[in-house]
Amino acid sequence: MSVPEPFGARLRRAMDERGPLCVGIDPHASLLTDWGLNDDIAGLERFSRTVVEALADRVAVLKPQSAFFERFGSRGVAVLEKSVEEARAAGALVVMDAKRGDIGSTMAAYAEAFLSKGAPLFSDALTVSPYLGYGSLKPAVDLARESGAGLFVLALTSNPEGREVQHAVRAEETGGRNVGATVLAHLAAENAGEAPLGSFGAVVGATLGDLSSYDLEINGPLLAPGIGAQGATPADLPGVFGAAVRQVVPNVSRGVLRHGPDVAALRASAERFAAEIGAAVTAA
Ligand SMILES: O=c1ccn([C@@H]2O[C@H](COP(=O)(O)O)[C@@H](O)[C@H]2O)c(=O)[nH]1
Repeated sequence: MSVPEPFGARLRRAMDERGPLCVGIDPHASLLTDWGLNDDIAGLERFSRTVVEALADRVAVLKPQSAFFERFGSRGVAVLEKSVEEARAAGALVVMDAKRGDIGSTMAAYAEAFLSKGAPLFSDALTVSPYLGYGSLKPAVDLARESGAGLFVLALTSNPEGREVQHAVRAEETGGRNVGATVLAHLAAENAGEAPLGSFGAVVGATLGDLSSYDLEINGPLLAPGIGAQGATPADLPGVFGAAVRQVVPNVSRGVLRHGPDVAALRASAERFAAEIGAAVTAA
């Protein structure tokens, strides 16, 4: 059996060829309305198909937000499956934003659902939560390695509420390293020795300001949500990520999606963000 090419290598190539932008597929009810669609399964399907048609052949990564599909039950999940399949077929890498996390034995089942080759929702990478302990993610790490997939682990999230958990310092931790920094250290260990890029990334918000007190050099990708609707801009990236900016996969969801349903307008918006990101990274 041939060994699948690891996610990190596939992502590096996609970023080099297409630029690092990741666009979200987030079918908010309000966006469906703005697009002149009903907040129902037909609206969901049309929305998702339009985003895939507009962008899957040109951006490196599409990131469906599972919650917006799950709210329609099994029919919504069927739309999600189709979107993932079509986006991958058109050449985009798909990061499933489902933020799964549980005890190890249950985590194994989540991993099978999203990271097992041939699973209906198989995705190139999955967002996961380490807040049941980083070690609880081991089944997902193992399966991702086996199937050439990746993970993005929540380290320092873009929302202000994240601080109370992610900035906490364990009593037994020497040197005052906080929880977010500990997650980053686990990921650096996971990616050690991998080239050109490890497959185990961190989620680090673009909204967080100067992160120079963190070691962001994890030899893996840094998925950076928060640009657009949450207030961060592409120009903020070098100040937030410093030397690690070339490993950043900046995510924009509503900032692009609000330009739909016109395919050309969606593409133009993504191109503007991509150009601004490219300029910011080049100047860094
Ligand atoms: O820290 C995090 C982790 C994930 N997200 C997700 O990213 C998108 C952001 O959407 P915008 O419309 O660009 O604000 C969304 O799916 C979040 O669930 C995040 O924002 N922050």
